Amino acid sequence: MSSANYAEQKPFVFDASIFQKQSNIPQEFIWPDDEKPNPESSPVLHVPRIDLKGFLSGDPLVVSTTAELVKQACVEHGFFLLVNHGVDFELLKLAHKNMEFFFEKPLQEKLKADRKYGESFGYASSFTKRFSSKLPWKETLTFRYSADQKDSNIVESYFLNTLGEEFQEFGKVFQKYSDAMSNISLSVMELLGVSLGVGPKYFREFFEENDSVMRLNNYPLCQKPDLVLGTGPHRDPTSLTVLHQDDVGGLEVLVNGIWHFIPPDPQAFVVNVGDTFMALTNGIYKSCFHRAVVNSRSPRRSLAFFLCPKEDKVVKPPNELISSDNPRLYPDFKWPDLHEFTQKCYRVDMNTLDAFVKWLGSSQNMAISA
Ligand SMILES: C=C1C[C@]23C[C@H]1CC[C@H]2[C@]1(C)CCC[C@@](C)(C(=O)O)[C@H]1[C@@H]3C(=O)O
Ligand SMILES: O=C(O)CCC(=O)C(=O)O
Ligand SMILES: [Fe+2]
Repeated sequence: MSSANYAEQKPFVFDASIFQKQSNIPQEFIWPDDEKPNPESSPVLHVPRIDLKGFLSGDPLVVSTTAELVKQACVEHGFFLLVNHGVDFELLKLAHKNMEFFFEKPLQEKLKADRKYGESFGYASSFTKRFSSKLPWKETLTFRYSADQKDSNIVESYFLNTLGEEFQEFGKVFQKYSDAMSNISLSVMELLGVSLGVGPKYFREFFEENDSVMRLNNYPLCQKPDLVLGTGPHRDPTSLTVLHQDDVGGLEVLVNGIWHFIPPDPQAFVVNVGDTFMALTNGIYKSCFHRAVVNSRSPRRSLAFFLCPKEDKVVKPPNELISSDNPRLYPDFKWPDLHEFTQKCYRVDMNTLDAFVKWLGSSQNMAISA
C-alpha cells in the first residue's frame, strides 16, 4: 500500500503521553533486525571542538589550526562540535524551556499546528500520515526561518497565527534562537570557506539570505528502546545542521561501518554537513549517516537548525574545487527541488543525493557544466 493510501485509510495517531507507558510496541514502529539499535555497544566518536571565537579573532595561527581541524573532520565524516560560539546560555535555556512547554501540552492542543500531508512545516507526531512502517519514535515541530530583512518576524508571526496569543513569547524566543543559529551558521561558513581555500566570503555570501528550517524534536521514553529508532539512519538533505541536544544523549553517527555515539555537551553545538553542502564542495566534505536512539529512562529533546540556500541559488561548486582529479560529481540544482524530492518522491535514506541526481537525470536533460 502506498503511503498516500495508508494516510487516507488509517490515520492512527502517536500520542506521546500514552505510547511512552506502553510495553506493547505497535508493529509499525519496529525496525528490521539489521537496523535495530544497539547503543550499549556504540563507541564514542571523537570529533574536534571547534573554537568559533578563536577563529573569528583572526589570529593567523589560530585560524589555520582551526581550519585544519575542521577540514579533517569534514573530509572524514562531516561532524564537529562548536564551542565558544557566543550564543547566550540564557537563550539556550529559554529555548529548551519553551520546547518542553509545547511538547507537554495535550495532543489536541499540539494539533493546532498540525503538519498536513505534503506540507513541510508544523507539528507531526511520528509521521503517521507519511509512512506506514519503520515509524520514528518522536514528535517534531518544524517551522520556516528566513534571513531576509522583510521576514524579520517570520517565526514570531507563524506561532501567533497558528497557536495564538499564549505562544507570543514562545514565538519571540524561537525568532531570537533562529536568528542566532543563522548567524553562527554564517560564521561556520566563513571557516569552511577558509578551510577549503576559497576564502571566508564565498560560502558566507551564498548563504547570507538563507531560507532555512528550524525543528524541535521530542523523543518520548520507550519501554522497548531496542526495537525502535527516534530518527532512522539518514543523511541531512540540507546544507549545514546546527544541533543542540539536552543532557540525555542518543545521537549516533555511522563511521567506518560502526555506529558511534556523540555524548551530549550543553556548552556545545553538534554541527554536521548535509547533502547540499557536500554537492557545493564537489563531494570533498561529506554528509554522513546518523540516527537518534531512544531509551526507557528519560525523554530526550533536541533543537535542530537546518541551513538552506535561498530558493533561487544554484548549487554548484566553485571552480577551485573542480579539477581533473576531482571532476564535477553532481549536476547543478536548486534546494527547493531536492527538498520537494525528499518530501514527495522518496523516503530519505542512505543515498538521497544519488537517488535525486538519477531522478533529475530522468526528468530533464541533465547537464554537468565546467
Ligand atoms: C528539509 C528537511 C526534511 C527533514 C527535516 C529537514 C532536514 C532533515 C530531514 C530529515 C530529518 C531527514 C531524516 C528523515 C526525516 C523524515 C525525519 O526523520 O525527520 C527528515 C525531515 C522531514 O522530511 O521531515
Ligand atoms: O535529535 C537528534 O539528535 C538528531 C536529529 C536529526 O538527525 C535530524 O533531525 O535530522
Ligand atoms: Fe539529521
